[in-house]
Amino acid sequence: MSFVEFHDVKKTYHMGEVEIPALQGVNFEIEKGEFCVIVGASGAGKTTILNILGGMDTLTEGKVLLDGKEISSYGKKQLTDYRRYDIGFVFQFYNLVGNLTALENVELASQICSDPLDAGQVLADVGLADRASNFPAQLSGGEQQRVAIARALAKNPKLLLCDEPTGALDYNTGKAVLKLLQDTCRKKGVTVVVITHNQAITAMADRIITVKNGTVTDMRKNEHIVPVEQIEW
Ligand SMILES: Nc1ncnc2c1ncn2[C@@H]1O[C@H](COP(=O)(O)OP(=O)(O)OP(=O)(O)O)[C@@H](O)[C@H]1O
Repeated sequence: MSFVEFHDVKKTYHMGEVEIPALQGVNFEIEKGEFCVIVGASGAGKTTILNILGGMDTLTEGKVLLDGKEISSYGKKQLTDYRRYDIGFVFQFYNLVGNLTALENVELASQICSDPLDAGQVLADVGLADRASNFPAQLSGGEQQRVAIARALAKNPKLLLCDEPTGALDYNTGKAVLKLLQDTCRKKGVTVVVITHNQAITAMADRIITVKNGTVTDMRKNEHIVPVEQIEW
């Protein structure tokens, strides 16, 4: 059994009379501790996959397992607990609380879960020990994304889900954030899933899942992992 399993997952959105088949039978698995990149063009279904895996959306058909538990059978209350305790999220636009300091943003996350890590320590781990008392507006985009990553990690999640985490960052800052995510995966053993439209990023992944028109067209383990410093796009 794998850590994450998608079995023939289908998701249809209804917009009035119109049916939009966002996922049309998605199958893949991810092993514990892997750095996994899900890649595909706009509209391929990446965000839908991440939202289902993160318990933010429900599926129409199929089965999703995390760590042996069938999350696709969870009701509302169970999904709330799942999002709260098991999953860390990192978004393209950071989503920090503007009137809280960097440290307070991280503490906010640790307050809602059962087994949090020390907020100050996690902030130090992402390289921001000296910016703990700064507000988001006083930090660069890359620093804000580091705070967001620290906030997600402070929950001590089973799975770190990242939706285009470098989408709003410049080239080098984006690379540094990817490196931080990969280092976190390696050092802490956290399973990390990154979704992106950027094919180049797949070179640094342990596992590459390619999505097209709501299905997985390719899934492979990367035999030649390239350090992010050597990747260009
Ligand atoms: N809430 C929704 N209601 C209706 N249709 C939706 C909804 N969310 C997504 N879709 C549709 O489902 C399909 C897959 O969308 P999804 O956002 O998963 O793609 P994506 O690969 O993440 O794209 P992008 O890279 O542009 O974010 C698209 O056709 C999209 O328009």
